[in-house]
Amino acid sequence: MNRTAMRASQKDFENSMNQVKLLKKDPGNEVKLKLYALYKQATEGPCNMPKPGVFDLINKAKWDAWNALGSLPKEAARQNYVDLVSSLSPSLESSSQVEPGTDRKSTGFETLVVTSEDGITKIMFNRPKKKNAINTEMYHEIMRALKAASKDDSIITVLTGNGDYYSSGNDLTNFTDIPPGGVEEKAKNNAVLLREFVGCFIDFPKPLIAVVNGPAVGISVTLLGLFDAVYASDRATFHTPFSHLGQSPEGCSSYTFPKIMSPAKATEMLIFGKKLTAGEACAQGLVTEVFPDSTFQKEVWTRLKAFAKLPPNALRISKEVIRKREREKLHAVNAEECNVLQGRWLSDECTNAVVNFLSRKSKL
Ligand SMILES: CCCCC/C=C/CC(=O)SCCNC(=O)CCNC(=O)[C@H](O)C(C)(C)COP(=O)(O)OP(=O)(O)OC[C@H]1O[C@@H](n2cnc3c(N)ncnc32)[C@H](O)[C@@H]1OP(=O)(O)O
Repeated sequence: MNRTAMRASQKDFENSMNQVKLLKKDPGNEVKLKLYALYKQATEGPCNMPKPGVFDLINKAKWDAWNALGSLPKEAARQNYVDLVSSLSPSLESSSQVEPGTDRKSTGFETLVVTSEDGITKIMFNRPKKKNAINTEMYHEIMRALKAASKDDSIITVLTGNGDYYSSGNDLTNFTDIPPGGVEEKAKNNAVLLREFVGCFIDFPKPLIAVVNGPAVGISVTLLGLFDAVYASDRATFHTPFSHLGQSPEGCSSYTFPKIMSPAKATEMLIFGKKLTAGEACAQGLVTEVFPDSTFQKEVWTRLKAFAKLPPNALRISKEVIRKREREKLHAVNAEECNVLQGRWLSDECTNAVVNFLSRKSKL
């Protein structure tokens, strides 16, 4: 049996706990906190302990890590624990507990957990304490993971989030480290990065599925228009508050959303920042199907594993036939959106919104 099946069994979980004890290298405090939090969530469920006092540093850090997992289901926590342990112990991958060749973890990612198994490459956003906000490093790592997934022997590729959020979108601290060329250079660099990032989704050759485990904000929502299927927990919400942030749509949503959900519904989301429930997003065609949170992981992964058994060439070729007419158009839309955003990022409206969030004066 695979040590890290997509739905980890109790036995996988116990094996992973034992492996932690065998780690040759100290994984560091941050990882240890993550392991602690996932262990607690998997065994006891959401944190309902009283918050330790501010000077009780160690217990407060543990409490914060556990609490950050929100209402993540026990089953998902168990899976994430197993994934995390696997990513820490590549030397154990070849141990006798693993069927050779069935289970591969990609190491070398700071902000993601990338696993490949049963014909599925899973790219999991892994900054749960920051609600999986996408910082510069994560943009680069997602591109790297997608490029690797497009060439590996997996059949389908899945993006999902660790913790209670799918992703809170662009990390607003991305706007803070100003290079010597000043804010203009920063805006230009961000526009170049964004264009390349979105381009990877436009060009991705295999079926690309989003498993939206919780709320999604900003770019993590707009990109969904470039996926081939989107499965959502009924806990997920979909929010693109661009006007509130003094920004404008990206991820090709200015083109895909009006097509998917009608121009008026797209306007409500992209211009007026209306937040959709998973049910609403499904009714409007952005989400393929919604599942109760309690059975979400089980039902979705069962379905994905069945998809991954289909003939790979047929899947690729069908995707190509469906998408190829649009590709050139999508690249043009992407370029234009990035250009417009570059100007928006230099506006007072955007600067004020970012400063207000970073100085804790505002939240969505
Ligand atoms: C290369 C550049 C490309 C740019 C592409 C542009 C994309 C556009 C977008 O994506 S727009 C969307 C941007 N996102 C937001 O505006 C979300 C901001 N976050 C919030 O409003 C809230 O954090 C929340 C509603 C998502 C969650 O609120 P909650 O109260 O549940 O949790 P906290 O606020 O305490 O969050 C926990 C910690 O996470 C940090 N954090 C969350 N989201 C972001 C984010 N997007 N950017 C930066 N930091 C974020 C938050 O600050 C907390 O950190 P702390 O524990 O250190 O205080």
